[in-house]
Amino acid sequence: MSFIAKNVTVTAGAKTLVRDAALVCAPGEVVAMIGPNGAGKSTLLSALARRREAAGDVRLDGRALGDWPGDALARRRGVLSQEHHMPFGFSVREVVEMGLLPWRAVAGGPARVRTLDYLEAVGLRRFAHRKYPTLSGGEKRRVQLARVMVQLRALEAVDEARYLLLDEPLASLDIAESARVLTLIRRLADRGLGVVSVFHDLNAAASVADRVVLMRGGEIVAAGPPSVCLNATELEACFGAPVAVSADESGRPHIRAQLSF
Ligand SMILES: Nc1ncnc2c1ncn2[C@@H]1O[C@H](COP(=O)(O)OP(=O)(O)OP(=O)(O)O)[C@@H](O)[C@H]1O
Repeated sequence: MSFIAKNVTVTAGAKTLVRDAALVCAPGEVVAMIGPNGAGKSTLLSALARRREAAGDVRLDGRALGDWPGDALARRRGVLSQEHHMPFGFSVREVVEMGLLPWRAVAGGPARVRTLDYLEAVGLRRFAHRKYPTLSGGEKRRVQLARVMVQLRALEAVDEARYLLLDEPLASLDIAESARVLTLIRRLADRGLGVVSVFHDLNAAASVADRVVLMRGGEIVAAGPPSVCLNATELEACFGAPVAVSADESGRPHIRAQLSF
């Protein structure tokens, strides 16, 4: 049981955006994708999500993504993209309940999902009746995370392995909400979900990831546990800028950019 990608290559015209990428995420694991702007992180994530045409082999629990029926795949794999256009004035609760759609044909499916618990998990229960377009950027992001979690029934025990693909889940979040979402990501993994997430904040990645994948120029240049991959030599080569790495109180790497005034 795992989410496995091999030989993933994404092109746009004559340009290769991602070359020959490979990645594995097992249930219970957080895999963080990091790298400089334009490295290909979002492109690879959207290829893993099957939202972008790509060459290669991507399998969820042994079955090629293309062979999964749509609703069954949606119940096993949720995707938080960077952009979520909601053209109509849905309420927050209605947006979260969109996560129930893949459960329509499942006996007892939607009725058993307590959507307000999911809004509680992202700290937005009090916003259930607000109109989604009136929310701030960070609030919208958390509502979308709640919707994707509902889609996977992420707060409930189910027999099948589920996987979350997140593109910058901390974008637009303040320090407290970032901490809430990071804690939530770790708890979901500890409950057995596999999580693959793009992070810009290297310390956030270091704090929550079991493994990190470093990308540069469309290629995976290093992969492994944070304590191995997040060292100054590797990061300076990847980002092309000086960094200082120390260990925090739990022994995880703590990364700072070196400023030159
Ligand atoms: N359709 C496209 N045509 C041409 N180039 C593209 C296309 N889509 C993406 N790119 C380029 O591919 C590269 C990788 O983009 P991607 O969004 O995957 O990077 P990223 O690592 O997620 O960056 P960021 O950290 O800035 O979000 C970028 O240089 C981008 O400009």
